Amino acid sequence: MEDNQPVAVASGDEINDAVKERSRDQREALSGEPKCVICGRYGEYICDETDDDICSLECKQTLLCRVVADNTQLPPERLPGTDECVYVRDSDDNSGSSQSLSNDQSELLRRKLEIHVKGDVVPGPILSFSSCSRLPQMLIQNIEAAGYDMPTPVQMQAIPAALSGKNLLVSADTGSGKTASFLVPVISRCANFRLQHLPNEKKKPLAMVLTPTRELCIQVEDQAKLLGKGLPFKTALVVGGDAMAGQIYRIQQGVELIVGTPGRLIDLLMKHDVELDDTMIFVLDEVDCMLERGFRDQVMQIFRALPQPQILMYSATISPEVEKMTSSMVKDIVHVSVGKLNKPNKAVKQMPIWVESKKKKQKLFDILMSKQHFMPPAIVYVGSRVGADLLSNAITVTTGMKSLSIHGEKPMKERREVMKSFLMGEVPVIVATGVLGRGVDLLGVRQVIVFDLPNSIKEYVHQIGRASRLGEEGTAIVLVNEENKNLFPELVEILKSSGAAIPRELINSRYTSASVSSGKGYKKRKHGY
Ligand SMILES: Nc1ncnc2c1ncn2[C@@H]1O[C@H](COP(=O)(O)OP(=O)(O)OP(=O)(O)O)[C@@H](O)[C@H]1O
Repeated sequence: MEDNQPVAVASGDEINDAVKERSRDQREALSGEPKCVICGRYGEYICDETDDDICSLECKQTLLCRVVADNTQLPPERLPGTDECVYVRDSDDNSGSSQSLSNDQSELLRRKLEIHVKGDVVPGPILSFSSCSRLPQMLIQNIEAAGYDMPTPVQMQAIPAALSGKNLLVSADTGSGKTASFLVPVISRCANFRLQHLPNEKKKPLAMVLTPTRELCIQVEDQAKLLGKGLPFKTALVVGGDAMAGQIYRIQQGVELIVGTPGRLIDLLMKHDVELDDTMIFVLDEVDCMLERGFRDQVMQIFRALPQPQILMYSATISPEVEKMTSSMVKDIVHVSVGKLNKPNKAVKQMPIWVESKKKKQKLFDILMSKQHFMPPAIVYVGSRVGADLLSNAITVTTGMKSLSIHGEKPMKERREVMKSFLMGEVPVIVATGVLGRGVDLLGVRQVIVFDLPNSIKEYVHQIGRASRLGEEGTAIVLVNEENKNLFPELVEILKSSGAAIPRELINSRYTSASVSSGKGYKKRKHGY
């Protein structure tokens, strides 16, 4: 995935490490960045006394004056006391699950929801967030406020298992709620740890989440903030393209969670002294991608800098090789999988269309101009950065519709702006490379058009997964021709198992039949499906 390669960008801001004195010295906040609660500029710092984002010493002063003027009685550490905030069930087991289900009931529930578990002494699934012991009450309130009435199947099993301290390798469909299934235990363990320790102890990071792209990191950090609101739980985003000075300052002020891409994190750890000896949870989101060449060495370097943390690994696609690699990283891994491994989300209707390369653009324009077929907002996946820019321009010129591109070569500010206008509904179609292919929750998107098939079927599974979140129906139109011949056998297999209509050219291709009949892991099947 060329666009997901780690980036180490040094911007001008990083050279200037001095804390900003005045509000006017601070820059404007970019979309998605924290804002100063006083003046609205970039909230580069956190006010220790109030936990608010502030841009400079000047605004900190104003903030503290206001607090005093309001006669607000702030305790030294504005955190609720342990008994106000943490509800611990009477239970002397350490499973994290309420134990309200018997073993038989747990087994029945797992069978019904296709939850598969491999490993020793794994707590049973939970039926509600509140039945899960050890979750701080405030966290349960935040979960409810986010509209999560019930845990999804992956959350039912992964949350109690993670809370019991197990190392996990979790696989579940795209859009099935995997993010909260690691954030809930991370937030719970971090908040409970802080509440049990003296407030004046130095706050070193307690957890770390690594993801392959900046967009995914931003999203994971946003969700972590939402779920951790009101708890002793602060986050730092460590991604390329943003000033490192702000990132390191935030960490030094004391955060519980670091969310980052491996490249920038290594860069930061090499240049600055970040104490990681309290880090007790290490999460690898999109683990199969994180253990591919290009990321693996950096991930391992970071992992080795940590003091034997609990490790939680997630993806919608996990191969036997990845399983093997994870087993060599840590012992005693519990495997949790929901549904069928490595298959696309059933809620996405796949529509493959055979079209020769030189006619692909026209076919795309036809789709985008068809009232029947175009379902905005839609995302078009292409194979290269240049291709993304050219195609988005061509869409605008030919269809008259606003279209923007997003890829790894664009500056972070522009990437944030493109995402914002897309998610706000100002742009009906964006053209993206693999940088938006994994993990990103593009709420509202119900259509994906795969203009260039990616290099592997697992990336395809992730890309079309953007068309459906949490079981809502979506469509994926896939343009395919002889150039994608190396993927034919697996693609046909996937399309067949999803019940999609398969173009005759694809099924009759000698590349499909050759592999099928050579018995390379594929069953011989009838043509003309
Ligand atoms: N229990 C829940 N109830 C309602 N909505 C939920 C629940 N859990 C998660 N969601 C929402 O479901 C959507 C998909 O979740 P998420 O992005 O975590 O999926 P994912 O499994 O990580 O997908 P991907 O593999 O594509 O990264 C998000 O919008 C999230 O806010």
